[in-house]
Amino acid sequence: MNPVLTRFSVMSPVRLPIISMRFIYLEVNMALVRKSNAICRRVMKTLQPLSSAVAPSGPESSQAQAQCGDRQAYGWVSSRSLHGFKRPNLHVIRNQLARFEGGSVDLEKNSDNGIAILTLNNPRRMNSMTGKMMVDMADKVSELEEWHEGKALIMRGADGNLCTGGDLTFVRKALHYGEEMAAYQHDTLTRLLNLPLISVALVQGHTLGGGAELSTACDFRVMSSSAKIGFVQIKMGLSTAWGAATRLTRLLGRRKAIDLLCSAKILLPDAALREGLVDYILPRGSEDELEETTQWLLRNLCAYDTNITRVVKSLVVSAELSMDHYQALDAERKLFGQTWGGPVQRKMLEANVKHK
Ligand SMILES: C[C@@H](C(=O)O)C(=O)SCCNC(=O)CCNC(=O)[C@H](O)C(C)(C)COP(=O)(O)OP(=O)(O)OC[C@H]1O[C@@H](n2cnc3c(N)ncnc32)[C@H](O)[C@@H]1OP(=O)(O)O
Repeated sequence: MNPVLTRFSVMSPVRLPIISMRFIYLEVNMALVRKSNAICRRVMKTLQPLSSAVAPSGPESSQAQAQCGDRQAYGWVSSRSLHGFKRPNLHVIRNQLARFEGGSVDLEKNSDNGIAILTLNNPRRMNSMTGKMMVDMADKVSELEEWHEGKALIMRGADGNLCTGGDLTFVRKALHYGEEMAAYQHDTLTRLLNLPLISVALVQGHTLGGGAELSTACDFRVMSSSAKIGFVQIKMGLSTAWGAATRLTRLLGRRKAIDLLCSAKILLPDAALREGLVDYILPRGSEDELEETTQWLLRNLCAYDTNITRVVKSLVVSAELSMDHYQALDAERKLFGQTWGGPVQRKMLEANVKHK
């Protein structure tokens, strides 16, 4: 049983209306972080047989290490020595990734409208991600986890492209470090997806490979009428590095996920909308697509009370993570019980709102 829910269930009904909404969503978020860590651990466990297949132990292991002289040249901790991998040490991986300089990931939080903008900034290389950018992104997600006034997040790339995946200069130097990079990105992107903020990826220009993967770590995708999106990894001899197979299957179901991942097709906006991969196409000729996306968010998803919006988002995450219909309904009922009769509902009842 979720400790948050146990705690709520023993409270006297008389005290419930005076519990602050902030307390509720903080508690829910903490429980979700614990849960997402548990999920990451499960993912790592699944990876293990694959790791041991490529990581010989015993006499072969020293031979394998010797073949990897270039690892030492880059000062890497040997990938294979991390292959115990039950609990990847994200701190060690972080230090290794940070050595691959280039670009940045920047965050602006607007407390007036409650919307934060996360910008991938490596425009000379179409915002493809270096190791340093991965570390930056993890830090910005941590900052957002502490931003209690926020309602929503837009992820975008600088200068008209969202992202074209891994920065190939970085990729070429990090070929021995795939599982570690994936573990790091899985942690960051799971935390991003589970933020109590409604998240939107602004799909512009080329959104390819890992860039398309990043877009699936948001709740919604808004697409520029001139953009292209495609999971081209299979063409590069890769499966998805940053968790998109898992997220895409949840998002679109098995058939469409297999189709997009195995065909490597690059979709134009109409096709992406038809497939259900994107949610809205920006009007052709928009002068400021970021502003259009902000307005779309404010109009459609951010019109109501910040705390309740955050609680609702957390509930949806909890429902998805628990994957147990009854447990999800239990959480929904108990948290609903806290909003019912609370200050916001009372205010709205007094205002006698008509939903015309
Ligand atoms: C992590 C992994 C995964 O998810 O599993 C992946 O992401 S695998 C997927 C990795 N991504 C890719 O393979 C994308 C490779 N790039 C491309 O296909 C192409 O660049 C397009 C994105 C279609 C754009 O072609 P277009 O002809 O319009 O422009 P361009 O090729 O001149 O690109 C402009 C500049 O951006 C650079 N550039 C673009 N994408 C890059 C990338 N991922 N890494 C490093 N540099 C990149 C180009 O080299 C070029 O730099 P210069 O002007 O200096 O030459």
